[in-house]
Amino acid sequence: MQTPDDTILSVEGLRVGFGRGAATVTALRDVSFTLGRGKTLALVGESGSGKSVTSLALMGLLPPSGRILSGRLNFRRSDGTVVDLAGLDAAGYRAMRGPGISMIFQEPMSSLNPLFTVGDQIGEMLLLHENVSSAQRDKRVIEMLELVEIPGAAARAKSYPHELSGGMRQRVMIAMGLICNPALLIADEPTTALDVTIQAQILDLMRRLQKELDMSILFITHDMGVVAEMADQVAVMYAGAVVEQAGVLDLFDHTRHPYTQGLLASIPRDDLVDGERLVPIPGSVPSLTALPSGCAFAPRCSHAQPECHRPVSLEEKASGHLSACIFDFAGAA
Ligand SMILES: Nc1ncnc2c1ncn2[C@@H]1O[C@H](COP(=O)(O)OP(=O)(O)OP(=O)(O)O)[C@@H](O)[C@H]1O
Repeated sequence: MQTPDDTILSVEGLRVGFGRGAATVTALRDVSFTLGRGKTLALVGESGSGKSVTSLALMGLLPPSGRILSGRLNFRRSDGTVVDLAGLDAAGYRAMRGPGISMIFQEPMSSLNPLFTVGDQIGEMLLLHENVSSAQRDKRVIEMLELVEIPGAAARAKSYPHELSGGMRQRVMIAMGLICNPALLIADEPTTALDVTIQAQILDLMRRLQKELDMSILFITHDMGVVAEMADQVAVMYAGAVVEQAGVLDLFDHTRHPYTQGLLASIPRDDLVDGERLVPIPGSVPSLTALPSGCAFAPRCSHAQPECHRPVSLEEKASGHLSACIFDFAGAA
C-alpha cells in the first residue's frame, strides 16, 4: 500500500507476540493507524490494551521475548523516502532512533542515569548521531535546555537528575528526545507522574515545540482530558487492536464504537449535573490467552448480537472515521 505524502507513519496489521512456538501470546492482534505529518495522534486505551508494546515495536525496543509476527510500519523519513521499520536490523534501528524517531517515557528517574549530569546525558544523544566537537555539543545542550524553558540552562546542565524537580526532569527528557531534531516523537504518558499544574505546563511546552520544530507526535495516554487538549487524531485500542480511529472532534461528537462510548461515559467531567452519574464499562478486559472469537469487546457490549462473534475488521464508516464494529453507532457518547 502506498503511503500518502502527508502521512508520516502508517501502521498496517501489526501483530506482536511474546514467547516462542505454541506458547506465543499475541499481545498486538492487528494494530492499524495512520499519523499525519506535523500532527498529533493520541493512542488511547485501558491498561494492557497494547499502547506501550506498539511504541516499543516502532522503536525497535521490544524485549528479547517479544517479536513482530507480521505487519508493516511505514515511516516517511525527512528526505521523503518511506522505510518499513519492521524490516530494519539492529544497526538500521540505531540509525533511525534520534534523527528519525525518538521517544520520551513516563518516569524520567528510571530513564535518566543518576551518575551523570543531565547535560552529559543530553549531549550523549547528540554524539551518538552527529559528528560534533565537544564545544558544539555543549552549546547545543544549553540551547536545548533553554528551548525547554529550564531557567539558568548553563548551570542546570551540570546538575544530576536527583537535583531537579519532577517537572524539570521531564523537561530534560524532552530535551533529550528533541536534540537530534526527530521527525516523529513518541511520548508514552509523559505527564502522568506530574501534578496537574506542571502537567499543563509540559503539555503547553510540547505543543509549542511541535509547531516550532514541525514534528509529528504519537502521544500515548489513557487520559481523555489530555487527548482533548493535545490530539488532532485519536486511535482507540482494545485488547491489542485498534477499534476506532478519527479526528479528535469527530471522535468525541460522533463516537462510533461502543467501547469508545463506554470509555467516554466513564471519565469524570465538569459538566455532569446533580443526579447524573459516571457509567463504568461492565466486566473487565479479557485475558490475551482467552480472547472471545469475533469482536473482543462483545462480551462487555450492551449492543452485542450473535453476529458479533464473527471476525470484524477496522473499516472506514465515514470520511476519515474508522470503526471495528459491524454496527454503526454514530451518536454522541
Ligand atoms: N515483556 C512482556 N512479556 C509478555 N507479555 C507482555 C510483555 N510486555 C507486555 N506484555 C503484554 O502485552 C499486553 C499489552 O501491554 P502494554 O504494556 O502495551 O499495555 P498498555 O496499554 O501500554 O498498558 P499501560 O497503560 O498499563 O501501560 C499486556 O497484556 C501485557 O501483559
